[in-house]
Amino acid sequence: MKILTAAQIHQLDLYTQEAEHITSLALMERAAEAFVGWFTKHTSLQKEIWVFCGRGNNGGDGLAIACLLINRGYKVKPFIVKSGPLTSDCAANLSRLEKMVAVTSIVTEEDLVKIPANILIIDALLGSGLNREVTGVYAAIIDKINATENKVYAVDVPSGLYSDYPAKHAAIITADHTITFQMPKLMLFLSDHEAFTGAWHIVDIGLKMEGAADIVSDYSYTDAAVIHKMIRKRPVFSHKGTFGKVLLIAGSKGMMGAATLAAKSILRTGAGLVCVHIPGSGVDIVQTLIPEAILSIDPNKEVVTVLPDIDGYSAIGIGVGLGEHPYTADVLEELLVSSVDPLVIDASALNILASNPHWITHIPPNSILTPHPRELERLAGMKFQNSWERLHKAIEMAKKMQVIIVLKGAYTAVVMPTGVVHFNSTGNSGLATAGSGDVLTGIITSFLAQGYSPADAARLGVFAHGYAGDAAAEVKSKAGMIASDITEYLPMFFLDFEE
Ligand SMILES: NC(=O)C1=CN([C@@H]2O[C@H](COP(=O)(O)OP(=O)(O)OC[C@H]3O[C@@H](n4cnc5c(N)ncnc54)[C@H](O)[C@@H]3O)[C@@H](O)[C@H]2O)[C@@H](O)CC1
Ligand SMILES: Nc1ncnc2c1ncn2[C@@H]1O[C@H](COP(=O)(O)OP(=O)(O)O)[C@@H](O)[C@H]1O
Ligand SMILES: [K+]
Repeated sequence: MKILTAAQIHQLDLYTQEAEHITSLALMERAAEAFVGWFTKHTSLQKEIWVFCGRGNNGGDGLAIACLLINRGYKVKPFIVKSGPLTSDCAANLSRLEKMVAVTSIVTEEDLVKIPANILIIDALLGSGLNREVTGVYAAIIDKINATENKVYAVDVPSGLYSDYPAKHAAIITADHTITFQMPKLMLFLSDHEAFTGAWHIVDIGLKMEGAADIVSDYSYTDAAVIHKMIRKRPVFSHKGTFGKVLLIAGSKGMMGAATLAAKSILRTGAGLVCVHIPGSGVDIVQTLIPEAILSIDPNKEVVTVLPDIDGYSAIGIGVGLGEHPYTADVLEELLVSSVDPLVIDASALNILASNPHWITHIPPNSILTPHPRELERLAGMKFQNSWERLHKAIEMAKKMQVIIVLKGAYTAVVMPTGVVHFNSTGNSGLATAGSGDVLTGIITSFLAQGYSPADAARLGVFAHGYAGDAAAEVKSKAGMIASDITEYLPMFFLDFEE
């Protein structure tokens, strides 16, 4: 799904109105119904609901929401900011609501009343139309709402937060939930914004998505529909050669677990065969834990010192648990220089690269690098002030290096050499556990070996990793799940997505 800017969504709005011969007021009603559908499923009738509405269409949504909630028996107290004129749809919904209940006007800060405890708050002050710093009466209301302990539900976006770029001012609603219309907005993917958005949820308001076909966006959201289209059938007349042969160069004394996690994940995601090149002391561990893997044994017991023969493999992954011994660094350099096909490069291999930036030119084009934020900082040779700067540095690096950067974290960003970014839709905080990244490296390398393009292998891999993590969390809990659980639950992904 494309991620559109506020202006592009407005364009899609107009397209929908024209295509369906409906008014903007009718579309507003649909948005209100979608919000209320979510809201009534997740809250109780018991508490009074205070709805704060601005002068624009976000406020119009709020007023329409208030009408719908009253009709469903909720106790609702609506407020409208009247520091200037209202948009026509906002005004239309205000006169409708005023026939049902008293609506308190807020013209200046003096009109603000004390907000009690133990109510629910719906924030419909400002939406995607935000175009300047929030000050005056809007800022005063936002501060007052934020100062209470009440649960806050933001309509479309938390008021004061720009949809498409980071806010610089202070007056922003800190919502517990953001119920966003039709598609996620770019700002929902930035970790610094979690304090404002809380948990976010997409509700369908029936915009006609074919109207977005010609709209260009550098950002997209990898959801289940995208994956269904991407995943390929396993042919009936197949053999293990059909599904690729992976070489994994991994492990060092004390970190053999990383090699086993990645190797097992390679097999659990459908690759035909995996050969793991490990230091000598890891043989018993890896062979016992994964009898299905073939071993290539390094002459050194503790670290990898020799590059095995790389001919005949469909994909090569390097880095998990490797350590950064100078001999191991030499192996990475030799691999980079001698490889033509894209590699998967993770963990220690990324840190070795960060210490030897002149090797970057040897990385085969379209290789997949999977840094977590700290590894990206090392690679970039700088500290990032915020998640916006981090994302944009990843974009700059992916373009310059002509590689795919998988910037890991919640909503992992898969950044293409073109600069296009695909945010992932699966996963949960239970994935923040030791070894989880090793599992991801295995999965991506496996898909690459099976003939998926590097771009698809990276997106599929990240999605499947998160999907397995979600399945694991349902049984083991977020806190209780460990990296090997992610591997064990990988088949759930194929059960749901394989043809
Ligand atoms: N798909 C869509 O686009 C739909 C949008 N709808 C709603 O419409 C909203 C967008 O509505 P609008 O474009 O009217 O904009 P808003 O309601 O977000 O803002 C209203 C007005 O506030 C003014 N404003 C901007 N920044 C301000 C600031 N810092 N302080 C004070 N005033 C400020 C602007 O001039 C704008 O006209 C969406 O967020 C959504 O809630 C829904 O009604 C229906 C469908
Ligand atoms: N809060 C989170 N929500 C969703 N996924 C997360 C979260 N935190 C981490 N992850 C995922 O877990 C994995 C962690 O990888 P990494 O940091 O390399 O771990 P390790 O080095 O321990 O293997 C990544 O795929 C990342 O996207
Ligand atoms: K809002």
